[in-house]
Amino acid sequence: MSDFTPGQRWISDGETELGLGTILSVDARSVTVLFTASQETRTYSARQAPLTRVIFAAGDRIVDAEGHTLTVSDVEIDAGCIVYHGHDEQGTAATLPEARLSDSMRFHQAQDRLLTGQVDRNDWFELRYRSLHHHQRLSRSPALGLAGPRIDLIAHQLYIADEVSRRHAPRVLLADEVGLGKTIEAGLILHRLLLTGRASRALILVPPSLTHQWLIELLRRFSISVTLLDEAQSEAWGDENPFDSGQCILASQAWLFANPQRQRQAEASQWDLMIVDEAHHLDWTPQAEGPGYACVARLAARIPGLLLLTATPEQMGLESHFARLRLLDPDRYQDLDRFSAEEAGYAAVADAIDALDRLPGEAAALDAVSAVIGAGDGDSQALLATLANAESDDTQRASARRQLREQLLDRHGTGRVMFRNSRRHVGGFPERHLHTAELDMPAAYQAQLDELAAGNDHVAARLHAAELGPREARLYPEAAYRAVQEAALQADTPWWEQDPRVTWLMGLLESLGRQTKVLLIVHYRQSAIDLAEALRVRAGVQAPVFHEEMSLVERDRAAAAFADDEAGCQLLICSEIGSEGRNFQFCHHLVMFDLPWHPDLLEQRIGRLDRIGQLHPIDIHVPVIAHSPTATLLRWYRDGLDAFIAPHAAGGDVLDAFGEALRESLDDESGVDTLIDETRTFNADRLAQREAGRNRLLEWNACRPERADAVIAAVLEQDNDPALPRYVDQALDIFGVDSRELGNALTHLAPGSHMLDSLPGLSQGDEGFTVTYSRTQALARDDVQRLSWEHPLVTAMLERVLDSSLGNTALALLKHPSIPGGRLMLELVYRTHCPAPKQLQLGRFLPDTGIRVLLDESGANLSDKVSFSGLSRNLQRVKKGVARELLKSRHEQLRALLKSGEQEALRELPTLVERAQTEMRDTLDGELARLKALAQRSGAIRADEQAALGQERADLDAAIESAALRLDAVRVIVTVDNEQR
Ligand SMILES: Nc1ncnc2c1ncn2[C@@H]1O[C@H](COP(=O)(O)OP(=O)(O)OP(=O)(O)O)[C@@H](O)[C@H]1O
Repeated sequence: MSDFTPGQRWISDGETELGLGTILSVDARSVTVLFTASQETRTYSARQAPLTRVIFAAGDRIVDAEGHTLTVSDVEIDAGCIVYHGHDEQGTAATLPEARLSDSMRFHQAQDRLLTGQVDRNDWFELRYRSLHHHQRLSRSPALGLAGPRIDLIAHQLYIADEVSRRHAPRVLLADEVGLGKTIEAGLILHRLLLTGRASRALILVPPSLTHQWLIELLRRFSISVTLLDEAQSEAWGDENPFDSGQCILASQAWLFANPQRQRQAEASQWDLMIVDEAHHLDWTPQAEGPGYACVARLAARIPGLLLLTATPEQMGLESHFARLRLLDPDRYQDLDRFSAEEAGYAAVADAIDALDRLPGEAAALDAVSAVIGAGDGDSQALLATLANAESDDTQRASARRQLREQLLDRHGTGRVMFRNSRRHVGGFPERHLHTAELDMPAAYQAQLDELAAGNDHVAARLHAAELGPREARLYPEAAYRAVQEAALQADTPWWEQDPRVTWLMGLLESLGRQTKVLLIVHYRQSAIDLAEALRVRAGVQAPVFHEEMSLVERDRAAAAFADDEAGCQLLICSEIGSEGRNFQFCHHLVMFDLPWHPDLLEQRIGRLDRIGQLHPIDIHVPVIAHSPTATLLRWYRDGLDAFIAPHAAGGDVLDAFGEALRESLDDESGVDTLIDETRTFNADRLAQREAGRNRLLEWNACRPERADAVIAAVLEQDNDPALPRYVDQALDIFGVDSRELGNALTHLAPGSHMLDSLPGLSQGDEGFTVTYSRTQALARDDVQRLSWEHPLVTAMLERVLDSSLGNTALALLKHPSIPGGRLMLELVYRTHCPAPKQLQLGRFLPDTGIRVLLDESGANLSDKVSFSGLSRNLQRVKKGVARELLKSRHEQLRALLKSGEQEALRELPTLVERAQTEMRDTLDGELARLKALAQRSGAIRADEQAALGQERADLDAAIESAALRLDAVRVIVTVDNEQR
């Protein structure tokens, strides 16, 4: 008798994509099946039809032709066809004849696929299991998101990146001294957030001169491709919002800040994170906010994550610095006066933090801490009581000490949003050597100075027209000369014909030799352009210019011409603003053609060369005209501040205190010695005060060596993880990627002719790329990519496997002397499943977690006795047809084992849920306590903010509580006797 009856539902073994078929007709030799969803009809031999009968059982959820769901409770056979009995979504009893099952039902889930006879290759199943295992292992690694980037492992950077990216919607100021790697830190944070899915869209705003550098660094070091947006690109988007054109958008601040319509579009787009580089330019005063500040403030009010980057946070004054901190953390920074006054108490806070190590036991230490905390902060007082209590155990004390340190820093110290590392603490930076040259005053410049001193109206008017203030006119004589003499056509010669600094520069270049690179910074853009012309005309030297008004392409061309080792130019001439943030550490001679007024700008200049990667001492050359205002400024910087030798921590304060006197000294040198003495004393006092308080606090916050070491150790462990090459080899093989050893630890990857699917950089027709597992190799060679667990190719393979049904069923044979043949075992892999709104970012507490259950035929759990790899090693493959027959014959038994497997796996779920809940509560309760404590101090924290956090905690709690398990993959194992092989 035929197995087939018209109306029955079957699926094609070889073409499952056809959907659910219906038997149309049967005769002695053939069977015809209609696949309605794909509008295909197939006729097969009735004896060997590659079809599997679809039969559901109690507990299965099935869908009818109208899309209604029925949960099956009973199955009845009526004239060869099945009628399902069960309950609909409302719980009402209902029946569904199989003929009315939805034609487009697809069988992706492991159980459905298994019971409909769809088995994948055994090695696919293994790849799937290993993918889940590694995904889960890596998602708990302290190195997550930090191990992949192509960077040297530098402790302070990894600490900051780890600390900041752990925070929910991080908002921080990255304020390391110039050149210590803020861009790298921001890249690491972005990389971790993107990799973990905690951010998917980022807006990066940088000065125009840095767009390309950011683009390249993000791609080369972090494999993050960003869309560079400018006006031309935006226009191409017509009425659509150009900011929606990519996941990560990089744009020039100058462009966006000047363009209200584009700002509105940026605000209308959805972002998770905004990064603003060189953020000291965002200026604010109680009377007026600058356009950059206003734009960033509006965006920051909408975007949850915010990273502000600046090496010189106080360059625009303390008020602007405070306003930026307030953007980041309005709860902590509410009152400018209070903020300014707080610094006086920082030494006591730092002492209190030191005192924590002397507790319990020392009464004076207890008093010191208690005095800083104050009576109102019950939360911190309770921790202090735990720490001081002789009966607390070591773990309790260590935890109380750690939390109190955080709270003292955050609530009473420099706060937790600012991270500033200094060269002194990081160490290993080169020395700086100052070389000055004293030059004669040219007559034209002396005449200019005389007229300025005499208050000549005509000169003042011309300077005013050229937007030169009295200070600028004195410090930048060539600019004054241009404004007064050249503009009035009174000059026979351009300024550079008589400026002795030009002649001196020609001599310096010659004495250093053409192979020695020299970077020159001059305050004004026009002076930079003139200087290039002067060198060309007077010395035949071609020096590219780099300034803020150049187009991107021109700027990059200039930088490239300078950087080129072989054919490169000896000298690059930069304007002040144009060079900010750029990487020029391949050169170690810096010429300051003039001096900037603000000490922070001086540090920014030196920072172009004195950066991570600089291998030589820095030679700073400053030509000064004798008895000129610049000579006075040089002495003040050198003798008053030691500003050329090392970064000065209190430059802004010193300028605030002595700026006026210094301005006066530019005209009259007589008081300079006294001014320098006073500056020295003030600077030394201020530094001592900062060292006792603020700097100690900043240092504590900026890098905790033990945490940094733990992250580095975890990264190194991943670098040397033997499982990675094994996994990659297996995955490449399954995905059909060709790999060819090139020697020297390099491998070339290329798309194979049978590739399953295209992968990043490996679509059909691509040439492929060369990879290495070695960090050192990858850092040394730009043309080689480093394979890590976080490389886009590896993450894509992991995702493809885990997000599809690839390998979620398999059948294999086991031959073992102690196990008789003909037995069945089931290896089941369950995965946690916890639907929650994306903004809750539930994965931080409960990432997808796998549970493996191995059952023997009787349902006994062998998971602990037989490991996955141990079992896998002994398994043998089976032909698909044989596997299908085996499955058909064991249907009932399989169903029973699937049920027991679920019960076994469910036993482990409560532990996972509890761990996730504890972690979540620890984190959010800490946050809630912080808000309460800050509210108590200032009384100004919004009640709705506390309520929102409370709600988030409740939502997370409920979501974690509702975690369920679903079957991710299943492998049937059939034991065979030796001779059965
Ligand atoms: N971990 C690292 N591995 C390799 N190179 C690094 C690392 N950290 C920094 N660098 C390099 O050092 C230079 C300075 O880094 P970066 O530009 O991030 O500093 P920054 O603090 O942003 O500088 P600035 O204050 O000038 O804006 C860059 O060339 C960068 O590529």
